[in-house]
Amino acid sequence: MNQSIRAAIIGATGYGGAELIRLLQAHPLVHITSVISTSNAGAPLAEHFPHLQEIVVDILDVLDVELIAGKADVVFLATPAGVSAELSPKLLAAGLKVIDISGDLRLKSASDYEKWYKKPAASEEALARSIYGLSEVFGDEVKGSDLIANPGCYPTASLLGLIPAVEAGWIDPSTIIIDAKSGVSGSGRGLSLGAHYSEVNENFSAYKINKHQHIPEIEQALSRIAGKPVVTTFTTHLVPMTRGIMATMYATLTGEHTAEEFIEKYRQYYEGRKFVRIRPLGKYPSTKEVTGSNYCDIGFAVDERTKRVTIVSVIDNVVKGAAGQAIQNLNIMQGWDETTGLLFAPVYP
Ligand SMILES: NC(=O)C1=CN([C@@H]2O[C@H](COP(=O)(O)OP(=O)(O)OC[C@H]3O[C@@H](n4cnc5c(N)ncnc54)[C@H](OP(=O)(O)O)[C@@H]3O)[C@@H](O)[C@H]2O)C=CC1
Ligand SMILES: CC(=O)N[C@@H](CCC(=O)OP(=O)(O)O)C(=O)O
Repeated sequence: MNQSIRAAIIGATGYGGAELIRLLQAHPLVHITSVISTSNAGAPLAEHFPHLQEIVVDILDVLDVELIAGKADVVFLATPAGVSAELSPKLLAAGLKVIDISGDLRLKSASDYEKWYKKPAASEEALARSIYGLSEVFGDEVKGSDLIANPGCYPTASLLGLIPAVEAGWIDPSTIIIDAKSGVSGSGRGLSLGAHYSEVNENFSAYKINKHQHIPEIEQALSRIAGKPVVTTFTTHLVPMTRGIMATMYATLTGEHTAEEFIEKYRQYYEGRKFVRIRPLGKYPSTKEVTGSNYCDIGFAVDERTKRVTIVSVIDNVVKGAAGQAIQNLNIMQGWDETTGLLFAPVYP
């Protein structure tokens, strides 16, 4: 059924919100009816984002659940941690479908959320109801759901690169190390010392070592696939670029698998899923090769000396890591082709 629907975006003055607007305005089955701001309601969106001038409904709406329910069928939340935990139950009660790109509804354990996010968790009911929307892996659960916890940017790149090998039992999950790097847009539009030009430019730094909020999210999904608890070493780095994530991952092989076999296994696993592209032998993706797109590109190397596989996975953090995957999940929820409105090539150079 290809009936079009109306969408509202909360957090429209942030990077995730702006990217949702950019992508949804070109979606053939979605009509943006409300762009919402808590701090600038009544002002033109173009005051914040001149690049969106004359592209969508321009005046920012107040955040009012009844108002949204009167205008929209689905709501995207591109808001900081803590907002969706409070707001999602109210939006659902008003009959709206909810797609949350924050981390509020991803962890099934409320105590894990409180430990890693240092905020009160969403209700047990909301946590139980939300579906973890890693589209290519849990798409069957997304279908027909009305509450999606869109995966984090780092977990999307990492999990798409690891899950087929873990599911096949080809790597020992207890040996996984994820070395991840992100562009600065991953930290949002708000000003902070760490995102300051002179702090980031010509610099490369590690942050939140062993404390990153995406660690329990990655472990939750890997444990589910492995059928036993999995813990990982996960280190994030800030790179002087605007968009992009690269996760370089290492794990010990359980048997004698070659890089060619990994390539074949992953091609089979992602068969028919257009947004995961597996590179040929000896070729490794770079972030620019997915910039502005919903693709996740993955390459493999096997070291016969160390008996370890290296998996390189790249995404655009704002697209496949946020707005793009959120729209892919909307497509799946609605029973539309998952690529609807998203099948455009990366921007290069
Ligand atoms: N940037 C990225 O690459 C990714 C981000 N995410 C997650 O998506 C969410 C949004 O990220 P991003 O767009 O980068 O962040 P930004 O800081 O760029 O934007 C967040 C927006 O949320 C709005 N907001 C702030 N407080 C509230 C509130 N109490 N109620 C409603 N809205 C509020 C603000 O708009 P206003 O003041 O106008 O209301 C602001 O523009 C975050 O949870 C982030 O962790 C997930 C994956 C990737
Ligand atoms: C570069 C950078 O700072 N990135 C952010 C990604 C934040 C994010 O996406 O947070 P949630 O998924 O938890 O909502 C970080 O590392 O915290």
